[in-house]
Amino acid sequence: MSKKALRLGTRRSRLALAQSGLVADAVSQVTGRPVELVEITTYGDTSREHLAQIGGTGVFVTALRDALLGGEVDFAVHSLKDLPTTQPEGLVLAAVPEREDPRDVLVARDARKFTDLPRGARIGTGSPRRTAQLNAYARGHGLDIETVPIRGNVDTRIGFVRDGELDAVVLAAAGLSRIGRLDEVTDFLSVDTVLPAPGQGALAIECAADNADLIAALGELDDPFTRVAVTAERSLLAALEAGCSAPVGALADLLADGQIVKEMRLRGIVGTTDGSRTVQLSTTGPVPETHDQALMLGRELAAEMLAQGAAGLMGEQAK
Ligand SMILES: NCc1[nH]cc(CCC(=O)O)c1CC(=O)O
Repeated sequence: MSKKALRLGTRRSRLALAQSGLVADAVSQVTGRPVELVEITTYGDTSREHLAQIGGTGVFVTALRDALLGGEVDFAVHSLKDLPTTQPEGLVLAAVPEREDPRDVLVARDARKFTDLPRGARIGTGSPRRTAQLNAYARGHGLDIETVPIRGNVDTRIGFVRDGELDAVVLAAAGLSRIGRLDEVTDFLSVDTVLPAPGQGALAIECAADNADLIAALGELDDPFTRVAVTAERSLLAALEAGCSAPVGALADLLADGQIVKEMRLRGIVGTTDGSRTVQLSTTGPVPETHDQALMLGRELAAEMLAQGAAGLMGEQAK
């Protein structure tokens, strides 16, 4: 391959630039080519409307994908959880690097943990998935909380706690880690309390499907287990026919005996945003060896969740 710079299309948010910077360095390493960042503004960055109102799925990625398809950039880095589950024609996920901590975290005033927030605490999140699970936990454990819809970038969200408008906000550990603000975290929420979004904590490196040399080079950054896990999680999401702003949590993890990986477990949850009803199931089996097996695992769990009324719960979100 030539030594010409590769063009990496990125959003301008601090998180996107941090993620793109990390991947740019790694891509330079494996290709021996410089990587130049090309900033692209997406509708999701400029709109002040609530995410659910501007269509949810994919608002952050469309402009990046248009730039890829138009040949303006060579590859793009996305937060995998923001990607719609259908892969557009002409583009491929060339790599899914090793996932960071998938958990959600709390940034609360007075260094509070979730379970010792004051009565009536106002917790900000723009995510129906987080809202549903926080409220479900609160109902089940006699906590008195109020979830408040917010949006904005990480700095804006943390600002709501700093200026006293909210008692806490919920964010992804991986995002805070990538922008060097993990020290703001006051509580790491167990995945038994809040199951993360499908793909949370993982990045996706996307490029044009006809760029075989680049696909091969980027493939060196792929982590096969992360790829299998997020494939199963996203297959569950797709089979539940839910977009990225839908209240679906999913996480696949390895069950190991010492160093020996035994099985993979896939967990899924959907619920009404008030937390009054949830369907939560898990399945454990051999680690999928192919993409199709990973897809199957997600589909099977989704079918069981649908049989237990999952669709009805999601339907209520549409109102
Ligand atoms: N929805 C925005 C978004 N997309 C990815 C991340 C964090 C990084 C990740 O999950 O990989 C965030 C912020 C957040 O949820 O706190």
